[in-house]
Amino acid sequence: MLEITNLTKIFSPGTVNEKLALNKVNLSLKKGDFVTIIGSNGAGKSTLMNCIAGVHGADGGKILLDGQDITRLPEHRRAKKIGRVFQDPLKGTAFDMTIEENLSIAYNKIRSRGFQPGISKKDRELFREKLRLLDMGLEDRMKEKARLLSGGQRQALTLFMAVIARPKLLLLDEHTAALDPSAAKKVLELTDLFAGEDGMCTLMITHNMKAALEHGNRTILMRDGQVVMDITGAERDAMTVEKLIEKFEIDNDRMLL
Ligand SMILES: Nc1ncnc2c1ncn2[C@@H]1O[C@H](COP(=O)(O)OP(=O)(O)OP(=O)(O)O)[C@@H](O)[C@H]1O
Repeated sequence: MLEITNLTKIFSPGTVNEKLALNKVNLSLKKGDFVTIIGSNGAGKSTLMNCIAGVHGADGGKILLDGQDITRLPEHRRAKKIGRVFQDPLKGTAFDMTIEENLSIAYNKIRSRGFQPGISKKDRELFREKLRLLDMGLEDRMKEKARLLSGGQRQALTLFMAVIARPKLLLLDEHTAALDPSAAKKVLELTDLFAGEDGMCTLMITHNMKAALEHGNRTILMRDGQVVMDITGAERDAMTVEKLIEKFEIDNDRMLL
């Protein structure tokens, strides 16, 4: 589903600030894979996501998504196939639009007709039915502005908006890091619920190593722009945070959160 080969990204090439952020990264995801990504600050995790999403152009290598070479596609042309949720709950939803308007914009991404003014009764019913899954009472608040929602509710809505258009790939960049523990737990539960739907692949960056081992089916560790660990199955089941710290000499306090 996602095939990354020798992906390389160099920031500020030829200057004193030159930084090799991705050093020939190889990563292959099967349909339905849910991969958690850990690594210390500056390891290249966000750069990897930004290169996949098209925020940054690659300086080398290739990215294939769902059989299509997207390496040189502009960001907006990848958006149909890629859903994203960032750390900041304020980033994913339009502040002054209602919950249903936000959902409508996200949903219209998959329609060839593009943005439709107004929301049909059928769509509204679908949104209500789906919002019920979030178990936050949002199905009864669809005409309220998104700005009235708590951080956790907004992030749940953002996650929902990212998957409603049925992307092939979902990119989560520390999407629970800014939430209080109970909201983070809820959003992670929803992530588990949505990940793998219709064979969608999920990549989730987290600094919480415990969460990295508990969610998804595979964990990778990045260091200096490379994937230095890639575990799944029994090997991952047997892995603990303590073993990870010992084996990879992880000394970054932020990763122990
Ligand atoms: N737009 C940019 N311009 C220049 N350098 C950048 C840019 N974005 C990232 N870098 C550098 O590339 C390296 C990788 O950064 P990246 O943000 O991918 O790390 P990360 O693993 O996501 O770290 P963190 O956990 O701190 O978010 C870092 O040295 C960073 O300073």
